[in-house]
Amino acid sequence: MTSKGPEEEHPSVTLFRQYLRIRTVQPKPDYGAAVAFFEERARQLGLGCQKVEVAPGYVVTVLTWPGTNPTLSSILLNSHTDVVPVFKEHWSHDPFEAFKDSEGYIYARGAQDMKCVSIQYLEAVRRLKVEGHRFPRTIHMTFVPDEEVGGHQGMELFVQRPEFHALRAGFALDEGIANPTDAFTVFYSERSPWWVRVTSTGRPGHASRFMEDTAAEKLHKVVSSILAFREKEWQRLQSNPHLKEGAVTSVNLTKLEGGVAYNVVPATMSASFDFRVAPDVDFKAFEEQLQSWCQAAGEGVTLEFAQKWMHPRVTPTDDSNPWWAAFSRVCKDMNLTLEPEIMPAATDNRYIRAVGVPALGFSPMNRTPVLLHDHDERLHEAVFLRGVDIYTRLLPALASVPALPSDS
Ligand code: MET
Ligand SMILES: [Zn+2]
Ligand SMILES: [Zn+2]
Repeated sequence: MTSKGPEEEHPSVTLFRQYLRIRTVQPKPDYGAAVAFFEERARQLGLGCQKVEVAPGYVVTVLTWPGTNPTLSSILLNSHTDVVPVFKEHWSHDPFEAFKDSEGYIYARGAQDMKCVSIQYLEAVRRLKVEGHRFPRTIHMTFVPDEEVGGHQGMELFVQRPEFHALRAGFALDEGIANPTDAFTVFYSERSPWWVRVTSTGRPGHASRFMEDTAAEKLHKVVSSILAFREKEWQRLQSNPHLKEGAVTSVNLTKLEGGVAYNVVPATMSASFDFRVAPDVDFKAFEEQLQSWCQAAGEGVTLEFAQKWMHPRVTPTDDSNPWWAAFSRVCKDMNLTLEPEIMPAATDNRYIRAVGVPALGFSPMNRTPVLLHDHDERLHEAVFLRGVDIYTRLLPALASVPALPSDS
């Protein structure tokens, strides 16, 4: 569908653009406005609405469409409400205006990650309700804060709450990533984020001298070891066409700190790394490897973790998993090609899977460049609307999966 005058815009697109205008941007998201938006949606759709404050000021909003068989586990449709910051000067349009160009592209922070998905869930439920459907399993939509900074005041706390257990989630959907081809990517596992700060200490002194045992030279050794490992993983990915990005471990050097003056050799310097560890890695051995790189650099080099996820899980993508069977059957019926992959980044699905709920990462955007966290993040309205169609088919199938042993 191409763009028409605003009076002819599809109401689902109008709602999407309204949500995009709410400034839930890190580091100071307007969560109050987002919660009010979802409360209003619940009122309009006649859905149950529960607010769970997992930390002061951090509310998870749960919208519920009850199923006809309360003994069955439920379907959890999760989305985060926060978005990452922007470099406004690099955008063609104000990232919080949800500008739509003459071709139908909607420009906004969150257009792909992941405000599209929140509205697609809501609009699919609205359509199905309006058509008078009921399904055996309850559908819960959770709108959570804090994902973009790690989920520590969001899903990580929510999964530990009695309110989460009371949802009795049997299966969950959360975000995926756009696919530039005709196919749709679906994620069945994730790499584990390890955020590592290496601190090097050494002899301070006058910077005109050939100082020995300096913090900088030891830090340099660690940086070299880690970047050599990065190169090795990159080559492994490049040389094997069967490997996708999420199947190897990545690392980037993201911060360098230390020093006070040009002519003073500092006693301390640090380097920060964002590792994304593949799910098949032996975590203990990998941590020992990191430690040994530090030790090999010399005395006084230590590491600390700012984030260290230790519970990777894999959701099976074969017909032994009835949720996968239902999901993939719908895609097949709709002639959608699926590309199952390991999520290279981290999403709230890691917390959901870790408490035993099978989950897939899926944002139905094909023929769309990957622009999450990028300048000019945008989504075509036709792709967005097709996504609503896809959920309108997926939800009946998932919410009608017959009773499972795990339901009792
Ligand atoms: C590692 S915390 C998660 C934040 C974000 N989703 C990322 O993958 O970087
Ligand atoms: Zn996201
Ligand atoms: Zn993101």
